[in-house]
Amino acid sequence: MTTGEDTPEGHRAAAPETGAAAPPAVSVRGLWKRFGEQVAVDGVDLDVPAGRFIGLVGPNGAGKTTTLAMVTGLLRPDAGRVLVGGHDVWADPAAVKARIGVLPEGLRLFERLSGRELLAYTGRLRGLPGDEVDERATQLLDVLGLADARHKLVIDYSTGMRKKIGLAAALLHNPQVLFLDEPFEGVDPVSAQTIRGVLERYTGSGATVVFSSHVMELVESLCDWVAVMATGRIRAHGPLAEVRGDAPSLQDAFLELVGASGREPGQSLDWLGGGAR
Ligand SMILES: Nc1ncnc2c1ncn2[C@@H]1O[C@H](COP(=O)(O)OP(=O)(O)OP(=O)(O)O)[C@@H](O)[C@H]1O
Repeated sequence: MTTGEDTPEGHRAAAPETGAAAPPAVSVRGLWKRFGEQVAVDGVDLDVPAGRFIGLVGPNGAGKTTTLAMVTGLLRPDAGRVLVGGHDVWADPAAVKARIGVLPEGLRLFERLSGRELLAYTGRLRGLPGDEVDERATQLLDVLGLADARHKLVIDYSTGMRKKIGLAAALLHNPQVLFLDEPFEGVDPVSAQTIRGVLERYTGSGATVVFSSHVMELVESLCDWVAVMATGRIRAHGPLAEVRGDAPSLQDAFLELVGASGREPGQSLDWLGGGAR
């Protein structure tokens, strides 16, 4: 329930999904964003339960990135509010930023630092003592398979290595909630398994991971709670099994929810048959 002292008046609590009386990790109300004529996020209300692996899924252009950017304080909403751990993202940004880690889409890193230097810099920005930063950075580089590349400049990192060093930077201060936009994009299966292990350990400690993805199999195997977004709105949310319902897979349930079930190209690509030439 969300009637703690930080909770604004009228901020209704969601029914706890776990049956436990824990406040949501993230609470979103009436979130709205428009770019010119395009309404990207059209009134999102969502309570994200704490200690879960949350998947935010939706087709291209659904509004996932815009929502995550507003929830993490990177983009100012036109309307609505977001609370993280009971703190308002826009009224109390320092309190929120101390509690979250973010791996945004199109992550920009300090390219001319080595991986090790990047973590040292991030740790000091986060106010961690130097020896603590050193210890955590060494462990993260090791676990994420970047130890041998620690002195290489980030500009020379591959896509997957960039994701991993970005993840290490986001985890360094041990946040309560971690937001990841497409964390597995460009990551090889071995690295994906490593990242997965790190994230499972992290949620096992009671922390919350919110990540966006198009890859339903991944969401299905990793997440225990999902929110499905389409055309700027949340179409369904809740424990994975509930959202999947009677559908054979999350992919089927997703196609049904976003109204794309059974969509075929029909006659429109009848010229496309290079193999039959
Ligand atoms: N800076 C911007 N300027 C104009 N339109 C934008 C901007 N950012 C997003 N949009 C539009 O808002 C809508 C939602 O985009 P968003 O990137 O949030 O979707 P998404 O669900 O993350 O998509 P994808 O899965 O393809 O990354 C799209 O129609 C997009 O074109």
